[in-house]
Amino acid sequence: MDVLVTPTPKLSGEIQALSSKNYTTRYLLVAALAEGTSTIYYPAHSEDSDAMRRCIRDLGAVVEEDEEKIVITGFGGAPKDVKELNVGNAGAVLRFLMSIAALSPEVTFINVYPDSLGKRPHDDLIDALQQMGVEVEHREGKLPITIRGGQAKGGKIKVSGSVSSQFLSSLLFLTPLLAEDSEIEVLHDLKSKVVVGQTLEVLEQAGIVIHASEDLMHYRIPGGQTYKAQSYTVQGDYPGSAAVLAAAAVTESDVTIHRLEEKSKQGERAIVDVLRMMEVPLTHDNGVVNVKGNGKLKALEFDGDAATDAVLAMVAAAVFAEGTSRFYNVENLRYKECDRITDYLAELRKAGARVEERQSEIIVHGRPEGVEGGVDIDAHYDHRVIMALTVVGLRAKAPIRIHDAHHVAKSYPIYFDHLKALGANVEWIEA
Ligand SMILES: O=C(O)C1=C[C@@H](OP(=O)(O)O)[C@@H](O)[C@H](O)C1
Ligand SMILES: C=C(OP(=O)(O)O)C(=O)O
Repeated sequence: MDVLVTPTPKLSGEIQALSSKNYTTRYLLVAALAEGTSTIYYPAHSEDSDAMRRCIRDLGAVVEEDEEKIVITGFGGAPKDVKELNVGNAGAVLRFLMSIAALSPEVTFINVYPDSLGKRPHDDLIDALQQMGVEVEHREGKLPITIRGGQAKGGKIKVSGSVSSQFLSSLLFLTPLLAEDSEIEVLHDLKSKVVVGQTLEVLEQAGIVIHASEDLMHYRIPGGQTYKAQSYTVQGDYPGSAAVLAAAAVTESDVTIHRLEEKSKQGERAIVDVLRMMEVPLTHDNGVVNVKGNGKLKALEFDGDAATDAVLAMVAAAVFAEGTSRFYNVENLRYKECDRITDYLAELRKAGARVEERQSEIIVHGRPEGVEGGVDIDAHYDHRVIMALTVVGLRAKAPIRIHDAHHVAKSYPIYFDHLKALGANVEWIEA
């Protein structure tokens, strides 16, 4: 399905933020690794969270759900013996479960998105698992991947953090279950470091003890631990909400989003500070963000690594800012659902944006007068490209058509419903 985005000068109304994808995948996993029954209130409903739900069920967790919650009886440290797992297009789900698969004799992760997840590298995690005595069969670090575990051992483990934080998070979920104590040393730079804070927070809630150095580069993990069954409540999602806030920032607007905690560990809450620095009128109190956009924005420079999943939305806002913006330290955007630098900028350019790329930077020469639009956009299988290009389309001079916009469901299936509720002119059309 495609979406036609027709220029919309004004947005107004209130929405509830959807539930956090990153917390939902983590809570589902720690509930599955516990031996008793856990309850997760307000879980996210999206393709990625569905992928985790499906896989933990395949691995032996009992999952029951109603409108408001999911109740999970876990399999503890002993997953059911399965041959294959299908993680859809979800990078975090694949990487977290690659370690958990080391508790099973043999599991193959199949390749159902060859042009998206199928192109992403997992070598650094494969290397760490091999250090632990796990046999891994792979195609140059990519899917399909077969893990032969059963004899995974703790001890000293080194993992590179220069491509993704998900490899480290993955090892942090597995090592407490091993008989031996473990020590993890992160090599090189740790990208998306703030997301590791979410992993540590969830592990602590699940009763797991991890001794982390202040810089998050060294860990001591006692072995022989068990995950406790608990009740969890999922907070609102900043990465998805960042796109809606960017849409409000580039239009004349009065838009309110509820359920966005000021003190959240989600780095993407920086969208609020970034829009403030761009001089967008907004308030953020008691978990409620209100943007009263006047269409005027100022350029800024920003270290995007702290807010990796909100950078595309920030760039979309910068397309209409006065001056030149620079988003630096964002090289790992190249290893996501698509190359979020080269592929994303190619689509922005089609719509009329003036953008330049460096290996680890996005430079945006703002066009406050608006962009031409009137073009067809390729989604590159990427929900965040779809959301960000929609923001640009709302302030273009002619409609844009986003092809395969249904991939927005990876994280935010009701994105277009939410935008419509705020008055945006967005329509699904048959491809
Ligand atoms: O751990 C997680 O849940 C995630 C980590 C981040 O990936 P990287 O560490 O690869 O940047 C982020 O982009 C992704 O959406 C979710
Ligand atoms: C990169 C993302 O997810 P993942 O790495 O889990 O596929 C994302 O949600 O933007």
